Amino acid sequence: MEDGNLTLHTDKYQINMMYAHWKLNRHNEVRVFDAYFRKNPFNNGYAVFAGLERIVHYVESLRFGEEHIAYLRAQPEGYEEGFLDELKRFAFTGSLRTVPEGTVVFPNEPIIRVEARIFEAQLIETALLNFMNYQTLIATKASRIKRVAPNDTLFEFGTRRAQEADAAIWGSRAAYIAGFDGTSNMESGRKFGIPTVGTHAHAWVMDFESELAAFEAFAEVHPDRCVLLVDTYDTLRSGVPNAIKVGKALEAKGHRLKGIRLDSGDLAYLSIQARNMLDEAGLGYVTITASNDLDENVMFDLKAQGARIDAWGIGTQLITAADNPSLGGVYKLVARKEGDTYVPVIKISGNPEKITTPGLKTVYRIVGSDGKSEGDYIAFPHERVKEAGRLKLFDPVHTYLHKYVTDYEAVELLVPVFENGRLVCPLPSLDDIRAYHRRQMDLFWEQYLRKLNPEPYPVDLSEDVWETKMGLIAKHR
Ligand SMILES: Nc1ncnc2c1ncn2[C@@H]1O[C@H](COP(=O)(O)OP(=O)(O)OP(=O)(O)O)[C@@H](O)[C@H]1O
Ligand SMILES: O=P(O)(O)OC[C@H]1O[C@H](OP(=O)(O)OP(=O)(O)O)[C@H](O)[C@@H]1O
Ligand SMILES: O=C(O)c1cccnc1
Repeated sequence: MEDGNLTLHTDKYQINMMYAHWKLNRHNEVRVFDAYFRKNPFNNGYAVFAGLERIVHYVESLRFGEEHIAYLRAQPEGYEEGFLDELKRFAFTGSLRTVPEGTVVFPNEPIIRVEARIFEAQLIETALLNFMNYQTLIATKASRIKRVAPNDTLFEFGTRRAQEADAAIWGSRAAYIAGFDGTSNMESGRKFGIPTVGTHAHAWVMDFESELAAFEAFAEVHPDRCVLLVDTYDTLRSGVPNAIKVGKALEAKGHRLKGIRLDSGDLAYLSIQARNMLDEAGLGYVTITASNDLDENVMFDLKAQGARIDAWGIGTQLITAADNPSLGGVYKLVARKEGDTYVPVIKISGNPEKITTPGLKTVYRIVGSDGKSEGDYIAFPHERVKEAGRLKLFDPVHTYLHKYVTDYEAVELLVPVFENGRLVCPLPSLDDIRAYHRRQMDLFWEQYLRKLNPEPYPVDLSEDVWETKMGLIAKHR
């Protein structure tokens, strides 16, 4: 469960390339790789970057120990002892820039840039994508959910359905970044300081002679934090009336029933009826939580039906990203360092979307004087984007589509995390990440954020980057 040593959490082809680079004595040559995704998940208009904290712990703990070396020695490839000795000395000595966790990101812009010895850059590809792809996916799903219920309370309930323990724990963290309020997973709570919440299961009710006896017993033990699950037998005929009895009894003793939970049936109808019954009994403060295979689409529909739900417990659909279970983030070589210069390289494809964007680049968010983002702008570091005063933003495919921006702030998105192997940016607290994410969302017009058919947000190339790309396409064709 602890991060442990994940040095061999990589694909074998990375080790085989490392070996070949070592054999050819090119393993110390420096390369630049970009990590990015090509398509937003869930047909959403954006994604929410998450995964950096785990990436940092991973990079810091990279070491080939005795067991790893013994395992590699036993491989049929017959790796030479010199190579294994090189691995024994291995540590990450490269540089890594990333967008901060919680940043709203878009297809085809570098989210992580690695500059390192090819030996190191190649090893870390697999784990880095593994962490980035999963956590970004879940943060994005959570963000979609948050947007349909911005003022409600959102609980992550997915652990039992998650793809194993790490997914549950890091997934609940990703959901919290995107605006969830709590998790049922106690290890996530302990590890990250996320508020934890819990009601009770049907088993509690089934274990007593009657529903009322079960509610009374639970309320006795948890008089101020009690949320009663009311659907075990008959929600409106038995569950809610029994909860009301217990609520009144708690009131008489100076306590307050916190809430009820609905977990089956027509959640719109039942929540409206339950609300009326609670209100009529003078229990207007008792909240209604709903659960049962919820996602942003069902929630949107329930709201359209006038459902009276204050809090939502969301499990399977969120933690497994059930309607789009992977983010296709990739890691592509963009430059070779030769002396002091970076030589751009390209991967050509029949599919224009798969042609890589060459060179060591950075990304700016171009924010207008109204505080809203005009687009993202990929440029070489030597270009004076912040000071230019006037920028031409043009669509890299349909180049006649362009506009000029003059009154803008260019916010560089890629910030140094590791420099020459040293962690140079302290990791922010989870609550700071969450607050930063909220501010990020405010940068965008609704048209880019809407759940259905969002407008594509402009991610543009500087003229220099665009010309470099065109030049390399021409050269290789
Ligand atoms: N009013 C509603 N409009 C749209 N969807 C709803 C409404 N009420 C509930 N749902 C959703 O419909 C689905 C109902 O699933 P299902 O039929 O499996 O549940 P159920 O029979 O009510 O309960 P159980 O969990 O006991 O099987 C769930 O995803 C639930 O969130
Ligand atoms: O539905 P999810 O979004 O995954 O949320 C978590 C679910 O887990 C619990 O029950 P569980 O599914 O274990 O049993 P149940 O379906 O019989 O209620 C809880 O009552 C929710 O329904
Ligand atoms: O606390 C709850 O109600 C809960 C937690 C996890 C899964 N289902 C329900």
